[in-house]
Amino acid sequence: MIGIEEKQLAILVDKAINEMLSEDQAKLFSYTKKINHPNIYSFLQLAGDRKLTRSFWSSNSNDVTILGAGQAVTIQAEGQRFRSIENDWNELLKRATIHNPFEKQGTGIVGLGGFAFDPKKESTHLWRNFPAGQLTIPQVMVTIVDNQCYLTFNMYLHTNDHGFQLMEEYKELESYLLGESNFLKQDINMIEKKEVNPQQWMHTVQKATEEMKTSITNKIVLAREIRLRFDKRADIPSIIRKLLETQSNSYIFAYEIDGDCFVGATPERLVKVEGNKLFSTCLAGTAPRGKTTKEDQKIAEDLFTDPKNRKEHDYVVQMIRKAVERYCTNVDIPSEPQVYIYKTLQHLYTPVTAKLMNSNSIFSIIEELHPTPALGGTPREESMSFIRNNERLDRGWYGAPIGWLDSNNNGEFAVAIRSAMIQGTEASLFAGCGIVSDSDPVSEYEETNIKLMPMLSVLGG
Ligand SMILES: C=C(O[C@H]1C=CC=C(C(=O)O)[C@@H]1O)C(=O)O
Ligand SMILES: [Mg+2]
Repeated sequence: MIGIEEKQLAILVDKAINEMLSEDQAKLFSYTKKINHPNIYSFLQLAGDRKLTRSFWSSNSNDVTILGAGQAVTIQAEGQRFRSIENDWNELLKRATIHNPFEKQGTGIVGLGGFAFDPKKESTHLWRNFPAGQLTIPQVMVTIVDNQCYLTFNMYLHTNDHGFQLMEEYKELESYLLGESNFLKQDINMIEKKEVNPQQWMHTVQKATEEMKTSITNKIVLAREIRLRFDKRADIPSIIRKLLETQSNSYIFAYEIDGDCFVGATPERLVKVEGNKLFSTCLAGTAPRGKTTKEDQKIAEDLFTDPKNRKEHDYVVQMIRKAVERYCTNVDIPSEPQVYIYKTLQHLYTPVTAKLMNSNSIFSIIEELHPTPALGGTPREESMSFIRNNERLDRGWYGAPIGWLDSNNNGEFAVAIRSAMIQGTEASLFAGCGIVSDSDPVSEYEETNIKLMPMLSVLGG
């Protein structure tokens, strides 16, 4: 049985259906209300039990958390992935009916998704379910923003739908997802860990340094993979919980397609847009943590003054500045980086703020920024071509933009590093390093090891 509120909503749904012009012009109906905080892990677990596709996002400062269950609509792209998704997104919004009195970022119609690092690179079996770009508008979405909790449901309406019937189905789903589950954090045991060709990877690092001595290429980011096997299926809500508990100052994300889940805890923001305010981050240059505060400080000082790490970092700053200046005014970038301390490592970090010029979408910025020299290299074309031809890895969505946007010009995309593709009882973890002409293959290999730690530690490693 549905209540008064749902009856009124059913009338609004019917009204939206009656406004539709033709049968092949389905449209989105979206409704947002305030709710009490649900147990986010139960929500994800219950969604998984019903085989509803799950998506999860939590920003590095915890200011926005978004949980998605099911797919009201999924937009997919190959080839020109940013443009293609942007066009479909805009088309969808043009025809949508949105009831969202709150106008809080991340509420109402929100697309969550990501992109492939390099669609020109041939895709392998590992990433078979992940297209060059995908955005999901969940059926049911919970947003926690400014300590308030909102629930949005999205329906994709067709001319032969009936408001009351849809509302009854929806009501059942809502009660189910917000109901009690016996969520218990599950641990898994790793029974196999295999590094994919580490010797060969170091050899490729060496080759990249030689390439830089004889070409215009200054920096090339090279990544590698490790494969894990567990004693049972990895439980996604438990992994998310462990990442939230252990990886502060990181974006925690999970995105599921056909049972495969790409999950991670990345420190790196690509771009955040809040109305006309734009934020980006230059993050490159890495050192380990010390065992004591004093040791931490010494390592941080060395990182700050180390020419090799500063060079790695400066290429990123130069490129992001150029990209942001094309689309923004009031670009503010400090002249020197800071050292930012994370749980297992330290990075050189430079924040970027700017004012977005009118009519520039988050997609244009993403397209301009991706890949920054923190993941590709410099110059872009030359380094990408080196990676495509020499890196023995299908990066898939690793190293690429992942995040969300809403219908009110808000959105945030992080760079999907410190991440893993989880497939049942198996996982692939990825980590890369910015290689410059004076890089040492063994030190870079060790750097990838500390970058793998956050994901390894929550996966029983
Ligand atoms: C490519 C990765 O990190 C990038 C981001 C920060 C620091 C980096 C570095 O110092 O090499 C990398 O450019 C990764 O973690 O897989
Ligand atoms: Mg580095």
